[in-house]
Amino acid sequence: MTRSRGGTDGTPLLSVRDLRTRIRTDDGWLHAVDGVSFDVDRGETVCLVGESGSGKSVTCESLTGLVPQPPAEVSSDAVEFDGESVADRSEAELRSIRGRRIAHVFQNPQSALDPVYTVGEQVTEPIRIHEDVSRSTARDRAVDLLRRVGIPRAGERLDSHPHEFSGGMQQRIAIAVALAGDPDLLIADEPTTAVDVTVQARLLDLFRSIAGDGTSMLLVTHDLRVVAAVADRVLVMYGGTIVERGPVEAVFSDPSHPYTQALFDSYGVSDGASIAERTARGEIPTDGCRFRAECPHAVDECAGGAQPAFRSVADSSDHAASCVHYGPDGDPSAIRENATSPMDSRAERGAERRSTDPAESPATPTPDTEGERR
Ligand SMILES: Nc1ncnc2c1ncn2[C@@H]1O[C@H](COP(=O)(O)OP(=O)(O)OP(=O)(O)O)[C@@H](O)[C@H]1O
Ligand code: NI
Repeated sequence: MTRSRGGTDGTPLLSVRDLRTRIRTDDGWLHAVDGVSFDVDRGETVCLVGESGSGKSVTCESLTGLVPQPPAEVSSDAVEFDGESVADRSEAELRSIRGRRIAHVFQNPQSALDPVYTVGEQVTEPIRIHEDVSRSTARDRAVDLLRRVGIPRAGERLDSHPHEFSGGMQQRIAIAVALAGDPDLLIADEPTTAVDVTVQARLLDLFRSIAGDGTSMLLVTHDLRVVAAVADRVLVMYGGTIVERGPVEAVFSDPSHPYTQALFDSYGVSDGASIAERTARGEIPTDGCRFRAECPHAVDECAGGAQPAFRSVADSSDHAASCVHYGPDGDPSAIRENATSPMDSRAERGAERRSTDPAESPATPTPDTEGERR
């Protein structure tokens, strides 16, 4: 296969066009992912946000053949990774790509770690597959990596089994395993959900450092602090479709799709850290704008056909919403006046003020892990 794309010319590392995943259920086909398109550029961190059931996990799992087919059926116009199509690869080829070039981290570390093998064996294996190094070199690398993800006394603990670690430690070990093969793209699906607040803060710090190293990331999270801290761009999902996309500063300061506004509003009123509690009210339409049944601004044009075309909002060309009100005949002024930043609603609740630089802004203590980093 010819390679037309170099490493630094600004072309996307991952390019997804019209991804559709439907799942056969007792009640018929469920359109879990219904025409999703996005890019992840080299070195970029893209966060996928949206309420429970919106299709975030199925999107991630569909990219590298992790959704079981059947009951699912995955189709797309294109899924390209590093300039080559991965949409039509065999299961064996996908497994090889998954191990080496695209690594996944899931919410539940138990699913990633094998209880039978020691932590050292599990971190060392991808290193040895990836780089043809001796056992002792691979062990040294494993210790470095475990230190970097914040496992204290990593050298002494290589021969421990996963169950000897806390849940938060297991999640960090799972991230170390994912990073061990030096992937180009890390796909992390709610990696901070199953751990306590202190560990979340440490993981946040870790993800920032991974992003700083130039690893591309596609991150699913309910925690908007994580998004503010690590994202370059944000994709907002509802009902199997992306409804808004843009640079994190633009989407957070000027949420433009009525769903994004509703989602961000729900962030300020719960425990402040999660949008997981928001769920769709009632049946979600399967054509036109999926959000119209709940939308305070719905009009007749929102129904029928494909989802509304993406339109630039304000003057930023890469901040766009799939909403008829931003079209040539629309008038978004009534929508825009409702917009409040999720970071503003935190500020109102007495949390830390939002900084203009998202990398500086999270209301999260930064743990002192500097000494453990390499
Ligand atoms: N194996 C499956 N069989 C049937 N339905 C499924 C299956 N996997 C996912 N779904 C459905 O597909 C839809 C999208 O699910 P998905 O897990 O992608 O949501 P999500 O956005 O990741 O939600 P959460 O935030 O809760 O993780 C949901 O309605 C879900 O119930
Ligand atoms: Ni999910």
